[in-house]
Amino acid sequence: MDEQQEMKVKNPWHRPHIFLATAGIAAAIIIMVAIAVVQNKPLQQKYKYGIVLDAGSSHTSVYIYEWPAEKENNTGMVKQKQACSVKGPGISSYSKTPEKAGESLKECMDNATKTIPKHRHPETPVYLGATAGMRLLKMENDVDSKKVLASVEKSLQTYPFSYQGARIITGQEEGAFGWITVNYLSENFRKASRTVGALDLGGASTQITFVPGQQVESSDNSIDFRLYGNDYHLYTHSFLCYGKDQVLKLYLEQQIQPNADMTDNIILEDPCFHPGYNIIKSFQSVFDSPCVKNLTNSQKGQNFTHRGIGNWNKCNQAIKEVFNTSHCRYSRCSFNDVFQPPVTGRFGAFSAYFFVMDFLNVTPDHSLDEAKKILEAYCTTPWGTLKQKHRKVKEKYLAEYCFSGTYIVSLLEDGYKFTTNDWKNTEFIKTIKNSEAGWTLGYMLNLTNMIPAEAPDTPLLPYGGYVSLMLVLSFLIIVCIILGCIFFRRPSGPAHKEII
Ligand SMILES: O=P(O)(O)OP(=O)(O)OP(=O)(O)OC[C@H]1O[C@@H](n2cnc3c(O)ncnc32)[C@H](O)[C@@H]1O
Ligand SMILES: [Ca+2]
Repeated sequence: MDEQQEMKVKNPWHRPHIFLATAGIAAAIIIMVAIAVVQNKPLQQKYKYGIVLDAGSSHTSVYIYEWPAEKENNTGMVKQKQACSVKGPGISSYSKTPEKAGESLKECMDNATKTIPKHRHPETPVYLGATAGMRLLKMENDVDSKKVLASVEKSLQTYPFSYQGARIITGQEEGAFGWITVNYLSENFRKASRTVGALDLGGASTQITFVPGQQVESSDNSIDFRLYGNDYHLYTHSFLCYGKDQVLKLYLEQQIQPNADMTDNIILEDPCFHPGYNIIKSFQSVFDSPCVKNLTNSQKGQNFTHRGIGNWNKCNQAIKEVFNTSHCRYSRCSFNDVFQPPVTGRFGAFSAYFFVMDFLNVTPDHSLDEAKKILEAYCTTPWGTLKQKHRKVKEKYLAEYCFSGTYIVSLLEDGYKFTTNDWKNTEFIKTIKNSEAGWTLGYMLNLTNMIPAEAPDTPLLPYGGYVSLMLVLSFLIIVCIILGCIFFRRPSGPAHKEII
């Protein structure tokens, strides 16, 4: 036998049946993998939508959420698609012209109509939740608050969505749903990891919510959830009048009281406002709220001069007085006779916590003492210098950052009893994975039952892992076949000779 013939015998690929068998097996495996890929491939994503209106005391925002239609119950799937800020003040400011409350929503709702695909409109739920501004209006004038709610309801019902109601949510709901939002977006439920507490500072109220290390002594502050197979016992409290706008009124009232009955020009020398700040304000404009005592008749038409002196230490001392710590009927309290267990774990602080600390450039790297130093420097800066430096910032915000920043530090330290270590565990946040931190997402997830009480069965392998495993196995099988053919078709010396 010549050399070429011998090569043919030794090389298994020159045996057609081996070649065909191998090619057949390889083709079968490729087809299997292809079928697996096609069968398991997520269908082209179809989205569903939900709309929540956050009717806050200072403004209204319209949030559009979206999630893949096939995966409603997979936690972590709902994302914010769009946020629209309604022009003008919060709906409670329309108490004397309620029809304008509904009208104010038009621009953002028209936007939502354009953003959400038409065929999804009828199944898209719309919820409106009003917070502390409307709570205060209800306390002041129940009829007016009903008129405002009727007005926004009428406006929302004109849209092609599935209207689900407009209501004033409770402080507990506001706190608990803020906590759900933050932990849902951080995927803490799905991963069963430690949860983070939620701190929300609005214009009229402020909320604190966390999983406490001890029993909650007052039923008002306790709320339970079963989410994704785990039980959560939360502590939550909402302090009405302790949002940053209303607490400023409380503070100014305390500052002004010694002079309150004077009929001549009253000058308020304020350590929380900048040197050079000198503005005439009416009593009516500052004290028009159920959070402060009724104005006397003589005060109603009167003005006072609000004069800044920029003294951070005095400001800090004066702010502490808005927290009443003289009485506590429980084993421990935050302030105003409200039970609070010791804070524990990490916290996400959003809304005005973020706006204020972001402006002041206070980052998570700053210690509590460093944050106080930053505030001290800001508070003592002359008003004229600040206005020059921050021409684009709204003057009202600019003037109030010293007060608001000092209040935030005091609320955490003197109010909630945060230690320097708890401060280190606190992050000022606006968004998590591009969705805003706030109560709205948690509210919608709860009302649409989108976080199941029990964890759904999960596939042993995720899709990507399954495909990779199939490919590796196919490759190994092919290699084994080829090696097998080569090995079994190459007999050793003498036997080989015999065959020839
Ligand atoms: O929760 P409630 O109490 O109903 O109030 P809200 O929902 O209207 O309150 P926000 O969180 O929207 O805002 C909190 C406060 O921060 C103010 N604010 C908004 N943007 C700000 C910014 O950029 N700098 C400083 N303050 C800001 C706003 O006027 C409020 O007084
Ligand atoms: Ca709010």
